[in-house]
Amino acid sequence: MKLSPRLLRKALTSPAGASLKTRAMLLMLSVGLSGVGLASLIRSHHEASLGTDQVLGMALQDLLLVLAVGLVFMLLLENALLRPLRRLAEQAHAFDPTQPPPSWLEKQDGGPRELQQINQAFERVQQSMGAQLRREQNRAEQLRLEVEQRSLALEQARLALESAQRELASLSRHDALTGLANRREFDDALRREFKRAQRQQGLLALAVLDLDHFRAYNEALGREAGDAVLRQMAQLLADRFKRDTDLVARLGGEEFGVLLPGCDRDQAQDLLEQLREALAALAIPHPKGSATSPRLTLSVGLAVFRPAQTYLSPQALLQAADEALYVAKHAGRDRLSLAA
Ligand SMILES: Nc1nc2c(ncn2[C@@H]2O[C@H](COP(=O)(O)OP(=O)(O)OP(=O)(O)O)[C@@H](O)[C@H]2O)c(=O)[nH]1
Repeated sequence: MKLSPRLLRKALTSPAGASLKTRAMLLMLSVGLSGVGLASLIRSHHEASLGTDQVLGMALQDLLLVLAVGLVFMLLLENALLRPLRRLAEQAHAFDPTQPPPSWLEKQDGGPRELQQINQAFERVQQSMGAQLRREQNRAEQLRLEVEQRSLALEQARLALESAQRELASLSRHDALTGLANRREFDDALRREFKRAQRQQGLLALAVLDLDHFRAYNEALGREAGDAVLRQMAQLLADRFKRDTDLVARLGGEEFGVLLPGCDRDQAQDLLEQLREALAALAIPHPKGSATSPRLTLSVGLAVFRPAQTYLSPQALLQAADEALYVAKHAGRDRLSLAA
């Protein structure tokens, strides 16, 4: 019976994964075998007269008895402890604090005190973890809403910024009073179109328009009336020069510029004369206008870049139109003058 100490050691130090049942069986087996061995030894010492066969027979009886007792013990152990423990282990494995306590936990009232204690511990853990989890869930929901609100505010700020940038870009290229392109936009377009006309040996008409005696108009009727006239003039221009490539700008004060790519001298002259007529048709009274024309009038200087008459630079073309305007003013105003 040298096996029993080894079995006993194995039962006590069996691998961590071994079940309680295995451990109990190994323990019982080793204790039983040790008992049987010890009983046989004592018997053979005390009853030296007994033969080996008798000792072995008695040992076999002891062994059968130990096995029978062990079996009954195992059955009792299985029912009273191992099965509930197994169930407990399974449920502990599947334990979820967010869910209501499993029904078997509630049914442990009549069970052993230890299981009831485990049951109560489970309930406490479940309650405290459940409460904590709910707090965390609420907090997470609050954070989610906060993030949503901030994202919304951010998006609104982004849209406002974009709109402000658009407005700024527009303001930087448009005249605030009339909504027409401003001097900067006009200069850029002039450079661009001049190069194109040069490259393609094309046409580019440039006109500078100036309201006559506008200072006097302002002085007589006030600056607001002057502003209204400037807006009227801008509208007339915008209505008349509508092609995609046309550009109408307010160059400053009561001076406007018109850029007509692809337009020859006669076409440009016709269009500008029509414009002067349209202004005349509005018959805007000018209390201090010329004696012959008591209405608001317009002088125009026109220069046209064309293969037969090229200019060296955009500035040269603009200067030619300016000079033509000067000539128109000095010739008595209310007229169009062509650059030489
Ligand atoms: N109402 C108004 N007046 C402006 C604005 N900008 C410039 N002016 C006025 O336009 C007038 C331009 O006067 P001048 O340059 O002497 O020209 P003018 O009186 O029209 O004389 P001619 O061009 O020679 O016919 C000035 O009195 C400026 O104050 C504006 O935005 N609104």
